[in-house]
Amino acid sequence: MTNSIVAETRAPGKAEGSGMNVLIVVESCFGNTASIAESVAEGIRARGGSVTVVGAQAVPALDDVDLLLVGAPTHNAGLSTPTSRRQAESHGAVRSVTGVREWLDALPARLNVRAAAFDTVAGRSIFTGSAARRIVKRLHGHACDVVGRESFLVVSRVGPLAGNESARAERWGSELVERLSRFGMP
Ligand SMILES: Cc1cc2nc3c(=O)[nH]c(=O)nc-3n(C[C@H](O)[C@H](O)[C@H](O)COP(=O)(O)O)c2cc1C
Repeated sequence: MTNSIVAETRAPGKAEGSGMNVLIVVESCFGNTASIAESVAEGIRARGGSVTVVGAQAVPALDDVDLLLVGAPTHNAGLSTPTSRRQAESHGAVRSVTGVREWLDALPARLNVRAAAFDTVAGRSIFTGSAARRIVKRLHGHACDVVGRESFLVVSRVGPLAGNESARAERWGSELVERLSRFGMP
């Protein structure tokens, strides 16, 4: 991922009047979590939301954000660290000196925004842990209203994503917007 905005799309006509402005911040060493972010974005656009996807090195404005999504790969049962990112690099990952851990560190104390978290995991046991669980905890610490958390499976450390995970991510994005729209949000 780079510092730049990865993708920005405003849905033409805003179907069903969602009008929701969604920011997705994502960290990805091998590209799998970034791919999930794009699928989630597709699902949100399909429900009329506008989505911006940025890498975790970016410092985007959060003023007009109705829903903040934060996603990261699970490293050592939680969020990546400089050490785990170097380990990933030794397995062929792109070099990244910073990630979601540092992005969350830099947030203002009180964010007061609606938010959700996602991650990628290489397994589904009590030992694999979840970066998203850590993200949720951190977002609660910033007074966010956390409305969802989801994990997506990769078949090995470097990927690819398992079976239907891209489609499931798209559905998750759609469902988040649908659920919030039903409650009259934003
Ligand atoms: C240093 C390191 C530690 C990892 N630890 C875990 C872990 O504790 N649990 C897990 O499910 N996956 C673990 N993985 C696998 C990652 O979940 C996998 O690399 C990631 O989901 C791929 O996403 P990405 O392509 O976005 O980096 C680890 C990977 C690395 C490189």
